[in-house]
Amino acid sequence: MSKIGSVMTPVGRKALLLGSGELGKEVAIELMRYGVEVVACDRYANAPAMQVAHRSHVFNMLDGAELRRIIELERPDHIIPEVEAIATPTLLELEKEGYNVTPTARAAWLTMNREGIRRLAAEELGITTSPYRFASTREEFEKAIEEIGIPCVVKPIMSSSGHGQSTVKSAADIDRAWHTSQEGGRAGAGRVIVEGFVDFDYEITLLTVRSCSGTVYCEPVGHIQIDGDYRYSWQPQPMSTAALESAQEIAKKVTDALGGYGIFGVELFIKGDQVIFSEVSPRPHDTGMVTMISQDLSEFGLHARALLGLPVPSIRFYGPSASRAVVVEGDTDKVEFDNLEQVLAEPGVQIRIFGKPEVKGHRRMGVILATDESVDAARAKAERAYEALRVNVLPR
Ligand SMILES: Nc1ncnc2c1ncn2[C@@H]1O[C@H](COP(=O)(O)OP(=O)(O)OP(=O)(O)O)[C@@H](O)[C@H]1O
Ligand SMILES: NCC(=O)N[C@@H]1O[C@H](COP(=O)([O-])[O-])[C@@H](O)[C@H]1O
Ligand SMILES: [Mg+2]
Repeated sequence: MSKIGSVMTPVGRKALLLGSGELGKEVAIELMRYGVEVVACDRYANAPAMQVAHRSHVFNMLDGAELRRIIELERPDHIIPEVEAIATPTLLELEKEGYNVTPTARAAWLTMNREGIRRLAAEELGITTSPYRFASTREEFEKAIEEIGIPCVVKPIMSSSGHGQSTVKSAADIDRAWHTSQEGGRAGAGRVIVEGFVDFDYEITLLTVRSCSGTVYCEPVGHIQIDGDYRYSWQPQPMSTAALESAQEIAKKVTDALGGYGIFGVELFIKGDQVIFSEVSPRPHDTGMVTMISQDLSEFGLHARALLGLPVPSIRFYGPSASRAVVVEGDTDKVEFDNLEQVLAEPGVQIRIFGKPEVKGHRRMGVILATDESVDAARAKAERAYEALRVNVLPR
């Protein structure tokens, strides 16, 4: 896999993105830098990656028959899952038939469902996680809470970005947590995981790249989540040597078990020198958007290079950096990002506007990036830029 032919010819390479959000948009741009043909797919039209791709398809990616039809129509050299909500059993079949799924179909299948990745990490690989139980009915749910104890965190087994997630802090929260989990999951009502609440000092994403040159790690990304959704991230998160070594060891074990080439976002909780595995994305991670300003190759550039079968011998880190998610609330198809003159007034600040067509409720629509002499200074600078931003939500 170490040659790339002319784009849109029989010798060229074609990549098909399953999911076309902000993360896929950057992957598409990076792939195009190698002269790769990019086909973007998602459940809605004009998704961010579609706006920079050669072609796009709008369909329900959870529908296995539709997924197969599009893949057989396009016959891509690389199938690149960008979200979890995909008919991953179909990817397993297609991989057997000779298609190439990034990083592997099994990785996409196992991480689509919290039960798959949790049982692999905790029960097969013996990695420390929060205590957990799974429950499919209200009765099982109450039993699970009794066994795990309060406080605990409840999540649909199929969800991301905090959808359907809540923390049970007292018995009074149990009923609401069940209903939230049944309404917020991506595949509708169903099975949940009940996890013991981890009282961590801080949490990180350890971006881990598997390529033909082996495994390399980015500097650890620290982050803060609100309602299970990321708002702030920075790099490098200061860590003890013992905690960093343990984090890399866990990341190596998990990513080796998933296999294939690409970037992985290994989510870890840190308490003192102890590292607790939470989950892993076999794809770029939202908290890793900070690498667009902090590294020579961002997490998207690394993903593209690794999945194309090219070497990633090392990663050059430029210095302390931070990101601040721009989450917009309202019901609109017209958002103005205003006062950009002030947002970008200081040196070392960038903004990415994703180009999502609408907001219903709340939605991450952009990100502010900043670099400075220290992590604290970079975070403060990103926050100043964010405070300067005016978001005008216009009526439909
Ligand atoms: N067991 C736990 N104890 C304490 N905090 C937790 C626990 N599980 C999750 N959290 C908090 O909620 C956040 C989101 O959890 P998780 O990553 O499992 O959800 P998600 O929906 O998969 O989010 P994403 O798709 O953004 O990764 C975590 O980053 C952490 O801040
Ligand atoms: N935590 C996962 C994550 O951040 N995924 C990113 O968000 C998009 C969906 O956004 P939307 O919900 O606004 O359509 C996904 O397509 C991906 O880029
Ligand atoms: Mg997560």
